[in-house]
Amino acid sequence: MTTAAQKVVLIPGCSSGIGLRIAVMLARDHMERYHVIATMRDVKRKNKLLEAAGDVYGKTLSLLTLDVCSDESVKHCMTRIKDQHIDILINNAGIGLVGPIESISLDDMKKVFETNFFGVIRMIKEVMPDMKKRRAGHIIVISSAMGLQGVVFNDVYAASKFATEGFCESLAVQLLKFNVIVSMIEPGPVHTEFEMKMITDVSQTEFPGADPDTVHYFKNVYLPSSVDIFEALGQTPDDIAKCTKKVMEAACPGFHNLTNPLYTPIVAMKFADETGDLSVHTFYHMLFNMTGIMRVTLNIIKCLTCGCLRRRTTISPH
Ligand SMILES: NC(=O)C1=CN([C@@H]2O[C@H](COP(=O)(O)OP(=O)(O)OC[C@H]3O[C@@H](n4cnc5c(N)ncnc54)[C@H](OP(=O)(O)O)[C@@H]3O)[C@@H](O)[C@H]2O)C=CC1
Ligand SMILES: CC1=C(/C=C/C(C)=C/C=C/C(C)=C/C=O)C(C)(C)CCC1
Repeated sequence: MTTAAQKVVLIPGCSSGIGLRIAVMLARDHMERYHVIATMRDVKRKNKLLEAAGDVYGKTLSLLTLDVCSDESVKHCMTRIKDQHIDILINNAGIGLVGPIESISLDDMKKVFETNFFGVIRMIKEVMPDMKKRRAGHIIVISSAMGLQGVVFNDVYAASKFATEGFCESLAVQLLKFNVIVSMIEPGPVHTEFEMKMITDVSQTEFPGADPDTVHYFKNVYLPSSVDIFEALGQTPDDIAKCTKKVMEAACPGFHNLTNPLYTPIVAMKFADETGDLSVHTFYHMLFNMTGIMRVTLNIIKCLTCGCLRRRTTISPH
């Protein structure tokens, strides 16, 4: 049951990770301000969500099937929602793709765009007309820091997030006229199944078509650095859920919302030098010339955030 005062929030991709944690955090809001329609493409995967939601399932949380890659699935889901009324859409469903492009088929690349880019557009097209009519609504996209700054060997994933950023940046202007707000959430690395899927996928392929040097740089240089970066800077899905809730509840929600202050300098380089050379060359040096130093630096950052360095350097009284 939804009360008139409650905001209806629709979230695709709630079987795991960030979507699951956002759904649970909003549905468990102390003031019961939200009715969350958590969706997933395969409801057989609902157990983790329902376990985390506990007694709010059936009250402030409902579950529906939705595949962002299917017109039919999205339309069918909307018919199950009262008056097709959505106050807040949180576009979360997404998939990753890493590796040398020589080894990735165009079909696999298109699948990433189908989900991360056209999936977002399909959802927006579905809810936007009603929001415009009502002169109210908030469209949130779980984008990525990679939607602002590309990362080596993540070419296609970054491109899909850049495309989404460009689409939303353009649309945000028109929608503002209708009092509909658009906000991008831009996390760096987050510990979810996304990370595990990436590691499993790359361990199962032989990288056909890529030359030995490229395979070496990917497997022995990029992958270990990426694991280090996840370990040192990785946020939890709850961190992203908190940030998203804060954006939803802000009086004037911003358009860009980077979630990780430790990752922000990596994106900021791009704005510090409009030629783009600073980021390209810095990343090149970080990856190919400074792997050792980067590991030390990341460990220091990790120790600073966990507090052990601070504890080690505290002078205890006598
Ligand atoms: N983890 C990270 O480091 C970061 C992730 N992000 C973004 O966050 C979002 C969530 O990812 P995250 O929680 O990390 O990863 P997960 O893999 O844990 O979650 C992704 C969710 O998207 C769902 N999904 C995939 N394809 C579709 C589809 N066609 N229709 C509906 N749902 C679908 C998955 O469902 P199923 O179980 O059926 O596969 C799953 O529920 C993504 O958009 C991702 O790009 C952004 C920055 C960093
Ligand atoms: C290796 C490497 C990097 C890797 C960054 C990674 C691995 C970021 C992952 C972000 C994710 C997973 C976003 C999801 O949307 C840097 C820091 C650019 C510096 C150059 C070397």
